[in-house]
Amino acid sequence: MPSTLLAKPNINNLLSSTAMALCSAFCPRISANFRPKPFSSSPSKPLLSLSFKVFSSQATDASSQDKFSGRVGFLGLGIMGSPMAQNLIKAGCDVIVWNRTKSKCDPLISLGAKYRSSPEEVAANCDVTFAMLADPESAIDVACGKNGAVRGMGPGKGYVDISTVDVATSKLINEHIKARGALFLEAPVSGSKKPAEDGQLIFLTAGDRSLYELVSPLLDILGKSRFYLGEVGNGAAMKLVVNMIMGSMMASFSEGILLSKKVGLDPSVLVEVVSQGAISAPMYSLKGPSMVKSQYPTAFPLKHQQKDLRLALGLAESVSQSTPIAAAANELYKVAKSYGLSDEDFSAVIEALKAKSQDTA
Ligand SMILES: NC(=O)C1=CN([C@@H]2O[C@H](COP(=O)(O)OP(=O)(O)OC[C@H]3O[C@@H](n4cnc5c(N)ncnc54)[C@H](OP(=O)(O)O)[C@@H]3O)[C@@H](O)[C@H]2O)C=CC1
Ligand SMILES: O=CCCC(=O)O
Repeated sequence: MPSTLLAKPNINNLLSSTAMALCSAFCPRISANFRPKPFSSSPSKPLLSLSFKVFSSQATDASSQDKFSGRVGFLGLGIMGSPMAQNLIKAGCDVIVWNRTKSKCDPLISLGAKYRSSPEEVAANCDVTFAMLADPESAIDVACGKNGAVRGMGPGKGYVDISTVDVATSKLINEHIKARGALFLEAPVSGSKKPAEDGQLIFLTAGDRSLYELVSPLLDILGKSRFYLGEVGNGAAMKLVVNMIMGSMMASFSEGILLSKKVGLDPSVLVEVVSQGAISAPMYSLKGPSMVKSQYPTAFPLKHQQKDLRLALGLAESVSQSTPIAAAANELYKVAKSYGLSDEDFSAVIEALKAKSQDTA
């Protein structure tokens, strides 16, 4: 059943009557209690820029108004997991954390989180446990391995996997969680380090609807919107399709920057031109200026983008869908990894093209 979009109030923001009137005019499905974020204008920016929390909802979904009162576990405190766990703590949740590298737990413990020494112990002591892990292998290991979260699960508990994994991995973890009588939700996110810090992620959820409704207040602390996509696997598939597009876009943008420079144009001007036209994308405006300066501060590690392209190509293969652009992009990210750029931001893929140009010069 297709989702309907309903906006829910963002209580941190003041209602602007002007914005409200505009929204009523242009977004008739926005509910009456919608509160847009304050907007600002500057000569170089559009006059009206609205940002608000939008939730994919069905008739039964009223739970985001409720508070989640249980104890929350958080496994995996990398670039994304740390700010997400931090936002839950700051919102007043009772949080227990675990990370393979224990030192990453320390800042969260200082903020009030408790620590347990294994995923099993976290799950055993929490009502709901979130996991934000690097890849399918780590997601499976942390959930199903020795001292894994599954061993601490049982009836009345829920496991929410936010990691970007493939459909088979998500289904496997779901089966193990279900075998313990617990509930499972996959909930990969769109949005990177800054949206994670700002509680502006987009959740792509699928699995147990009752767990989705139970954790909606938590998802609303962490994100600006959430989609419930039905059966387990649909969230993973949606995430991989989105990241497949993103990886190809970044590779193409990189080619454009280098070509503009080679023909004597100023690549910074190219970035500005792109930002004003139909192919404008926040990603280009955000990353373009640093890419022109050959700087790649890591928000989304290149190794994870290549992982997502690899998994997306597997998804395409499973349904015999042709994806030649993504396949070419994947090769470029593999070259970038071979140059030692795995932990740089994925925009460093441009360096692989620079090297290729030198090879052929
Ligand atoms: N960064 C981004 O912009 C986004 C990332 N994602 C996805 O979210 C997930 C996490 O990304 P991100 O936070 O950037 O990644 P990081 O590489 O920063 O963090 C990865 C996390 O996984 C843990 N981990 C890795 N391998 C293992 C293992 N074998 N056993 C146990 N734990 C392990 C790491 O632990 P340790 O600290 O010990 O290394 C760390 O907590 C990935 O699936 C990524 O694709 C999704 C949206 C945006
Ligand atoms: O998986 C990473 C996604 C990054 C983003 O959506 O900006």
